[in-house]
Amino acid sequence: MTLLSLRDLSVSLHGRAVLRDVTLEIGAGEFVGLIGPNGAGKTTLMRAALGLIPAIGESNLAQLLQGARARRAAWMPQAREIAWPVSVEDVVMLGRMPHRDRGRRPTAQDRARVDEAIAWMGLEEMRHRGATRLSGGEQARVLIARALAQEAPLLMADEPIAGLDPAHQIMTMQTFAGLAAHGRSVLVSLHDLGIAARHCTRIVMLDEGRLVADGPPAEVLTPERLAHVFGITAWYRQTADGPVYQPLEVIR
Ligand SMILES: Nc1ncnc2c1ncn2[C@@H]1O[C@H](COP(=O)(O)OP(=O)(O)OP(=O)(O)O)[C@@H](O)[C@H]1O
Repeated sequence: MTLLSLRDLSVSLHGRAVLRDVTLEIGAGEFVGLIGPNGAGKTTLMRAALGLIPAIGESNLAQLLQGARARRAAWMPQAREIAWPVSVEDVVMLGRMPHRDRGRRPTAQDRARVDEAIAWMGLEEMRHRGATRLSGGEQARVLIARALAQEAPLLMADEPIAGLDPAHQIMTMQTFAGLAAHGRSVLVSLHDLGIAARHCTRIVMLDEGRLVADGPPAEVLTPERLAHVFGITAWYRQTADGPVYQPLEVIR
């Protein structure tokens, strides 16, 4: 089943083409890492796919009404400061809004999904704390939990592991991989090529608004592309513990 379908999606901002003719399909069970240098168009691609900014071309999600779209796709934007002085648990419960009737109390299922998301993100001990009083990384984990509680078939997250400590980066990527293994799909932008190679089933690479590579990590992250698109060299080995990538030098 196709969960995200983009056809010739293009975006111009202030007269500049920042996304150019991107065609992309993501099916059930895929964990897709969206990579590219700063300014390559990753955020723009995801926002345009969701219909949050005007675009030319087609996106299956952009065509949906807001409520239907929220049941199809959960979205975690890059900005992760929580401004509402409510508890962690209440922020995560916001993820259940697309499933709840207005003004009705949360159901047992709503509570179960919130508990599950809180456990996935290791937030049990802080679930009753004020969300504004958490560290930046803790707030990011709360917002990931909110997106997980939404229980949408597709999860899209913009740099969800930026600012998380190594254990929580791994935990988050493993949670996303687990969702994909159970038939949901995940699209995340990220800058850590090693983590992308290790956890994602597929990598989509953008450069200057264009999709320049799409496939399994080892096929996309070639020395030529890393040099041409990112301007770096990297060390790569397939090990008994899985693929290991380590960026090494900037090519001048
Ligand atoms: N509101 C805007 N007006 C004009 N140009 C913009 C605007 N927002 C983004 N851009 C430009 O669009 C291009 C793509 O930006 P985008 O945020 O999609 O990149 P990105 O790949 O997510 O980058 P990063 O890795 O730095 O988050 C950049 O060149 C950026 O400067």
